[in-house]
Amino acid sequence: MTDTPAVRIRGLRKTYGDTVAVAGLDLDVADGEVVALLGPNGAGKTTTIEILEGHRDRDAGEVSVLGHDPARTDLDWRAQIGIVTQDGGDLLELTVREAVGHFAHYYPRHRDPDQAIDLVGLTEKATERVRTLSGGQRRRLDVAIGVVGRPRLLFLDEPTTGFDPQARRQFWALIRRLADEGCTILLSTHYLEEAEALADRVAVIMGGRIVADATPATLGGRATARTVVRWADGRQETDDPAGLIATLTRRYGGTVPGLTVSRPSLEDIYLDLIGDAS
Ligand SMILES: Nc1ncnc2c1ncn2[C@@H]1O[C@H](COP(=O)(O)OP(=O)(O)OP(=O)(O)O)[C@@H](O)[C@H]1O
Repeated sequence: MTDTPAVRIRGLRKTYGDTVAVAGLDLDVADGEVVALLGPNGAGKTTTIEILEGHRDRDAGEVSVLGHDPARTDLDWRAQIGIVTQDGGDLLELTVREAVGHFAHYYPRHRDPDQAIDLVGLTEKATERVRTLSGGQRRRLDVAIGVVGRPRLLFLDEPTTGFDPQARRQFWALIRRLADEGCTILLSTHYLEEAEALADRVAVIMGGRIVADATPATLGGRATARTVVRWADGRQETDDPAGLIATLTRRYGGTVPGLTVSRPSLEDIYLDLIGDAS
């Protein structure tokens, strides 16, 4: 790890005609950190990620990615960046192994393509043509292409859209492994459980700005939110769930019927934030 953030964004702005996609966005991603960008459709996540990747111009603001402005970079910089877009490239007539091998050769420290294919669980499809893959298998191939170069920094735009639940869990294990190897990761997702499972920090974007930025456990005051205790005949919010349960246990002379104890989920907090900000 170094003290210089892997990503530093200040006052980023981008408009498309009359549409303001990014409206003065500030964000840091520390070296080695996993950050999830959450936000409703059209919030500006993809535009922001594309600017960081050097694939889109910005109108204003300062952006530094691995110490360089992505609008003016070279092959050395690009070799340290892994990219998984929402829409994979046009590789339809290649086999899976050829497609991954093709991208591997852009990267000096690349993995064995077969290892990258194995990491995403596509080994059985290695000799099949890309056009024969299902939608979820295409996404897995996109991820294999994103990680084959052993990137220092990986951008993942909605990486698990279309994955079945088992594939999503395998992908999470892969991301944790890459993070353990020191890879910095910025991902966008609409799956709250994905953000909770993977991210050191979540940043919520709305209307092209960050409206909240915290760990999944503390976002929107989650850590201090009151606990809700429900039982067969009642419901109460409390700061002292143990005391309330002890009282109820005495009242019922033993087991409390229908007892549940819950804290707000990340989704509850996210929906509150989005509701408050709109
Ligand atoms: N190439 C483009 N031309 C014109 N408008 C665009 C273009 N790309 C994005 N926009 C607009 O900019 C805004 C932000 O879009 P963006 O794709 O960055 O959002 P997002 O947060 O990634 O959304 P989603 O969750 O749906 O992928 C939207 O209003 C969108 O319609």
